[in-house]
Amino acid sequence: MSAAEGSNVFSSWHSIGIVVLLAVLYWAAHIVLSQRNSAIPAVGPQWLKGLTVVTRHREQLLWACSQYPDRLIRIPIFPFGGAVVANGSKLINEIRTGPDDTFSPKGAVEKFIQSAYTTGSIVAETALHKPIIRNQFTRNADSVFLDLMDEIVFAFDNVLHLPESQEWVSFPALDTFVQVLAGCTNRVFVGLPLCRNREYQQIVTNYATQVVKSAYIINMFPDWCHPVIGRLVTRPQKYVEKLIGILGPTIDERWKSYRVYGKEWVDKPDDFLMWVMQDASPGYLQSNEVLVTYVLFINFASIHTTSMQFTHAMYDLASHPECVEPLRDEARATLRDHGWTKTAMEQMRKLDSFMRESARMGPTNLVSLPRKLLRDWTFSDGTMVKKGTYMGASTFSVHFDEDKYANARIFDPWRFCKDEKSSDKLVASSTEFLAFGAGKHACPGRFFAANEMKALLCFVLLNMDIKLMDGKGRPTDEYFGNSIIPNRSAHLLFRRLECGERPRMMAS
Ligand code: HEM
Repeated sequence: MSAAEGSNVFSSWHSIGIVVLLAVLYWAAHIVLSQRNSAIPAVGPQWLKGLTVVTRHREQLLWACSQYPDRLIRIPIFPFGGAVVANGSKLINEIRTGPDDTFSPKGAVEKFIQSAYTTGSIVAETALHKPIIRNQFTRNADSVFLDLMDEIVFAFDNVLHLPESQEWVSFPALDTFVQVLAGCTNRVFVGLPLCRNREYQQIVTNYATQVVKSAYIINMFPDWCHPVIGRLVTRPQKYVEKLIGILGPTIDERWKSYRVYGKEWVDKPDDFLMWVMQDASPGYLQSNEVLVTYVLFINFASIHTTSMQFTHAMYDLASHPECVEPLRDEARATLRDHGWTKTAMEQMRKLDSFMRESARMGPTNLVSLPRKLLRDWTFSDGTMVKKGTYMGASTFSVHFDEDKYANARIFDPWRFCKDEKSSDKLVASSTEFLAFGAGKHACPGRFFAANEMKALLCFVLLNMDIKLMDGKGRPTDEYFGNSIIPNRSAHLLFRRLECGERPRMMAS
């Protein structure tokens, strides 16, 4: 290395060092200031100890909640800074039922993903996707499920290629399931053949990862830096343009047919893209730019959440091999009566209980019900929280509450199928189960996601054996700010079953 190159490297490391130092100082000041003069107990009297909550995660959050039962607690959880977390059903319920003009989910999401710079604000402002997920996904649930099932078979065959010889093959679990889910989920978002286009799949999955990573970098800096940092670290337009290149011809074709046949269009596609095209008002909202932005956004909301939750379940299944045969027996019996249908997925109580228990022990977020307070608010215990504060509910302290769940720290796969309570179903959200949030903003995609994950798990159970790598226990979860990520580098072993049971109505 020449002297000039050496000094360049040195000066760029020097600049990075200064930027990191400034970011750390900013965080320290921010946390200290947000803790001062507050009646809300703060975890960790000094900012440094407080910051360790970000890295020591679950146990510290649980410790904090055990120290302050039924209180609001201030926790410096990234990226919300000194976030106020409600501990106990009563306070969580106040957030759950609080008015939107005060407890704003939109405000929290804007901060979390820095939407102004990462995704753009058009989706947040027009929000066409929410009624579509609530209405069209529900109305078309049976046909959506058949498409999904068809794609699950194709995606697993295509991604895993398990040998006929029944040897064990090892796969990086999370990456593999992201790939499988990118195909299956997009069958419902954009249909065939695009959902199988590898370049398309890569764009939508990379976009989601990029949004999260860029938002983290932006959030490390004070708000006044965001316009500069935001433009430096994000390139949403790059993804939009690439996707227009792939999706544009399909959209143009669809417009042509739609304009010719209108409601009489017999084989009109039934997928998310078509539903947005129909619901968008004429003009800019019907442009290719906005339509592909919606496709990117729906992928962002669904692919990583579902693959993380599904990977948690697969790690649990591999670590509890005693659950395999009871789940297989239930699946065989139910599918014999109902075929590979949505109804069958809803009938399997053991499978539902297993998935809910897995989501209870391994949710995807430390703090659920994320909200930004748009005005000062006094809670029923008299505590006043200031406008601008980010709030939420501590998922683990609810999920590990011994009053609600006996032996809460033990994985009990059949915990939720011991009696017939409908409130114990995987999709039932409440102040006792926060994996999908709760209240009117509880995840609208959870019905779809639950059926998708159950169908995937059934397909695995009836066509493959799985196990952990030899000598390894359940891979440990990773914590990244508010996210609980199933171990990203762990592998699972798969082996083809000699007499696998392929879904009968499959076209491919
Ligand atoms: C296992 C997979 C999933 C998990 C764990 C999950 C989790 C969540 C959580 C915790 C929330 C916040 C709820 C709240 O603020 O109270 C949420 C909101 C949301 N989710 Fe999901 N989600 C999943 C799958 C999906 C899918 C597949 C879609 C789309 C098809 C989707 C679309 C949305 C949307 C649009 C919102 C915002 C709702 C609102 O603000 O009213 N999610 N999700």
